[in-house]
Amino acid sequence: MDNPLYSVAQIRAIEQAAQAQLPPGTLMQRAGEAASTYALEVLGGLPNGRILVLAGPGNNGGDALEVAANLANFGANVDVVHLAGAAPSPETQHAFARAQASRARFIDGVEAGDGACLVVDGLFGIGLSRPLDGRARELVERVGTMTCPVLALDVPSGLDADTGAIIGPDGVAVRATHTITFLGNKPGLYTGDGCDHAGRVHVNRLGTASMHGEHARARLNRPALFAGLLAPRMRNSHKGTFGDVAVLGGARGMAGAGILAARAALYAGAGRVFVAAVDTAPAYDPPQPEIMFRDAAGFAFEGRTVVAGPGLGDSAGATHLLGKVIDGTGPLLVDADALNLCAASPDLATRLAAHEGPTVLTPHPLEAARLLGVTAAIVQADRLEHARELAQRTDAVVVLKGAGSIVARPDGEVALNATGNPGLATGGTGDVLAGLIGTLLSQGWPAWEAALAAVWLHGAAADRLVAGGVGPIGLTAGELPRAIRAELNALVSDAEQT
Ligand SMILES: NC(=O)C1=CN([C@@H]2O[C@H](COP(=O)(O)OP(=O)(O)OC[C@H]3O[C@@H](n4cnc5c(N)ncnc54)[C@H](OP(=O)(O)O)[C@@H]3O)[C@@H](O)[C@H]2O)[C@H](O)CC1
Ligand SMILES: [K+]
Repeated sequence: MDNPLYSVAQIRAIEQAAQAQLPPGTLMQRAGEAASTYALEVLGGLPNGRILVLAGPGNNGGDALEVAANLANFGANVDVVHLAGAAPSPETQHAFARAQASRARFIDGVEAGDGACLVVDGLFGIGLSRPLDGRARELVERVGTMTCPVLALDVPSGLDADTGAIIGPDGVAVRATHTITFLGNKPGLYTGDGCDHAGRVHVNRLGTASMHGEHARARLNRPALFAGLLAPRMRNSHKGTFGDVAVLGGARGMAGAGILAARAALYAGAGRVFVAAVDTAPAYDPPQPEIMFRDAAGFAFEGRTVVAGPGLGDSAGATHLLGKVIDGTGPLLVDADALNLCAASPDLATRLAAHEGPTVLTPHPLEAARLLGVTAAIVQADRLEHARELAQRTDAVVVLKGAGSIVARPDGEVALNATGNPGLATGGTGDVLAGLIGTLLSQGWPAWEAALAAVWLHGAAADRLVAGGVGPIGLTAGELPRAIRAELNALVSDAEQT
C-alpha cells in the first residue's frame, strides 16, 4: 500500500515473522548498521567532536549499543550512558558486549552544557509502557537543553508510536531532529506531539519488506492518493462545469468566516460561489465582488454543495437551516458551529449520519470531543482512534484538524497529513479549508479524495507562504486562498505531465 503506517501491534507481528526467518540477532545488527550510517549522514561524515549515545534497558537500548560499537569502530569518539535492564534479551547482551569491546567510553551521566556533536537516543522505542521517570527522565530533560542534532532510534523516547502523544501523565519525550524508524513507518511520528518530536523521519525496513503481510490501516497523505482526480480544464467548459458552492453562515458579528470560506472556494476554482447568510447579508465583498450574497431563508440549496458552519452561530434560525441542508441530498461539508449544533442535538446528529450525499466533517479536537461526548484531551491522547470513531458514528469522512491532521473514513482507513506549519494556528484557516473541500466536492470529487487533497493543499499553501517569508508568525487566513490556487495549478500541471 502507498506510504503505509503500522501500529505497534503490526510492527511486532512483522518483527516476529522476520525473526522466525533470520538468524538470531540479525534485525538488531541491521538496525545498528542502518542507524550508524544514517548518523554519519546527519553529521556529514566522521566528526571531530564527541557522539553521546543513550542506551535504555530494552532492545531499543540494544540498537543503541550496536550504534555505539559501530561508530567507535569507525573511529568516532563515543560516550555511552547505559541504563541497564534486569533481563536484557540475548541480542541486547550481545550488543552490550560489542560496545564494551569497542573504544566507546561508558559514562554515568550527562553534564549540564555537554558539548556533544550528536546525541543518539536509544532509551526506549515501541516497548515504552509508562511515563519516563528517574534517570531516564533526567537524561531526556538534559538532552532538551542541548543544541546539537538528536537522532532518535525507532521512536523519540517518551513518545507513543501509535498515537503521537507523549506518554503521561506529566510525561516528557526526546525532541529529535532526526528519527530513523525500523521495520515500518509509524503514525505517532506524524501527528500530535510527534510533529514536534520526531524531526525528519527516515524509514529502514531492515530487509523485511517481503514479510509485511499486515495490511496497514493508516497511511501518509500524498498527492498520489488523489492525483487521478486532478484533471486539466477542458476548453469547452463554462462556470456551470465547475460547481456551485453555497456557504451557510454569516451570522451577525461572524460574517468574516463565511467570506473566508467563500474566497477559498473561489480561488480553488468553484464556478459560482454564494454566501447564504442567516442574518443580514452584506451587499458584497469589496475585494472579491465575484461572491454572491443571499438571504439563507429563501435560498435554494438543492443542487449545490453546501459548506455549513463558518460563522453560522447557534440561533434557532441557524439550527433550522442546518437541518434543512442536512436533509438535502447534495454534497455537504460540516464545520465549526454546524458541528457544535449537531453535538448539541441528537436529532440533528442522527439526520447527519443519514445524509445521502458525500459528507465531510472538519472538527478541531474540541469540536470532535463534543460530538463524541468526551474531552479534547481525550481526543488528543489518541487522535487516530477518535477520528476513526467519529467517521464511523457519523458515516462521513472526518478531518480531525491540528498538528498532523487526520483524515478518517467510516471503514477505519486513515491518512495522516504532513504538510503545513504552525502558521495555520490562527483564526479563519479552518474556514478556508472548509471552502476548499466544498469546491472539490462541488466538482464531483468523492468525499475521501476531496478531504485528502484539501488538507494537503491547505498545508502546502501555508508552507509555500512561509518559504516566501510570509509567516509562520503572523500568517493570516486571508493569505491562504491565493497560495492554494498556486499549489492546485502546480499539482494539476504535474499530473498532466505524468
Ligand atoms: N527485537 C529485535 O531484534 C529488534 C528490536 N528493535 C528495537 O527494539 C525496540 C523494542 O524493544 P523492546 O525491548 O520491546 O522495548 P523498548 O526497548 O522500547 O523498552 C522496553 C524496556 O523498557 C522498560 N520500560 C518501559 N517503559 C519504561 C519506563 N517508563 N521507564 C523505565 N523502563 C521502562 C521495559 O521494562 P518493563 O518494566 O516495562 O518490562 C523494558 O525493559 C524497538 O523500538 C526497536 O528499537 C529493532 O527494531 C531491531 C530489531
Ligand atoms: K528511542
